[in-house]
Amino acid sequence: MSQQKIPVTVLSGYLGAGKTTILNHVLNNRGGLRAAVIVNDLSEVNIDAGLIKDGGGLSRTNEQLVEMSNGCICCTLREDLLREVERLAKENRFDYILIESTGVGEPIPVAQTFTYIDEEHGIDLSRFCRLDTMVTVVDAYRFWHDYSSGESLLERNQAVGEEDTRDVVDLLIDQIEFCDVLILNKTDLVEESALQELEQVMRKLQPRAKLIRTARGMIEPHEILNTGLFNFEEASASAGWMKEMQQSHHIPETEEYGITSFVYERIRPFHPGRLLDWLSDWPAEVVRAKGMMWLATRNQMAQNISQAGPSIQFGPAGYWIAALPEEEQAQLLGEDEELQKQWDAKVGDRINKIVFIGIDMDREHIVTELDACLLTEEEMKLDWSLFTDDLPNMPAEQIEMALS
Ligand SMILES: Nc1nc2c(ncn2[C@@H]2O[C@H](COP(=O)(O)OP(=O)(O)OP(=O)(O)O)[C@@H](O)[C@H]2O)c(=O)[nH]1
Repeated sequence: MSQQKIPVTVLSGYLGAGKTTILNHVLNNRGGLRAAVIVNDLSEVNIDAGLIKDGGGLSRTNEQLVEMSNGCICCTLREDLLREVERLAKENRFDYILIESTGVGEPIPVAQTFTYIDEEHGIDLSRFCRLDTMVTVVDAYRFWHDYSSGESLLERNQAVGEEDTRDVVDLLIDQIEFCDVLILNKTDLVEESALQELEQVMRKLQPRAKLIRTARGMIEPHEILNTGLFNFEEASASAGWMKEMQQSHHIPETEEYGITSFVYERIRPFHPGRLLDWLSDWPAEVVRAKGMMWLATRNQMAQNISQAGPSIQFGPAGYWIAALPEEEQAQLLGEDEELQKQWDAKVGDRINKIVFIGIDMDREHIVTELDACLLTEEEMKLDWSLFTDDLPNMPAEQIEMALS
């Protein structure tokens, strides 16, 4: 007899956003469906599990709460997650599995656990269950505070380990940019106009997800259970900046709150010194920027830029195709129509292409300033390798910016 695949919902969201509150509300209103719940806590004592036991009413014997503590299911406890989900699914007595991730967990590795066959342990979760909904909970009250804090998880004593150098804002943006349902919780603490603005910003950052407002986690369970919304490819390409990059998908502006986006595009390299000065004095009204840069001093390597709030990461992304041996170039070009269209006769795929999303951005000013960072006609004729280059040279290294 073939077994029905169990739908799995994963709740992500920064510490204190309201994941446990939402989970409890859903469990208390689940209308008799049988749930298996997995809660993950970084600390040794799984506080959330206690709260769910007390508040969620998971007392009946045909339901189950699995506690996973002392690690994170997106990294150190990934194998444990695989085994637990496999075990629960094989019991064949649950209508769905609900997972509460830690507040510092990344959603993509958790989603991958369900979509890829784990060769090492020989576990293929897609045989028993299907990832149904990736939910990200955002604390509407604390969002701007956390987004602009400039603090790292280490500084807040929330890091997974000493080597965890992530900024709070980078985690927030990763969680927002990869989800099917985005819950703006704690709306009781925020005024209507501020909420509307925040909603518009979320729409820009994550145009695909269903946006839901909640106060005290009160959500209709069907909004996050068995929705059928998850799709790995779509979720991976759902970030607002990606949609904006593909010009045909320009997201309509929401003039009311001054939330806009645009793409800066130039086929001329940046001067490393002037670019570093500009990056270090980043325009505060830009909420999110992402793209590729062409740096005169690194003519062979595309540079990646990713900014969220006060965090700017910059560094080599990989070789320009135009820098590869001709045979390889020809092969890649032959396979890719998009690439052929963009290909420049002189410089190939080298380009500066950056998406900016912001509130009350002065587009003209930003463009003028960036244009001034490009090589001048005179500089174009010089030996580019002689320019001083103090920009970070490791993948995704941080740039110190002046915080106004
Ligand atoms: N005012 C208000 N408080 C809320 C709301 N939702 C949750 N809270 C409170 O916020 C605090 C954190 O909520 P939790 O549900 O524990 O948040 P969490 O995301 O599970 O937190 P971690 O497990 O630490 O990541 C608790 O004190 C909740 O009672 C809300 O909508 N409004």
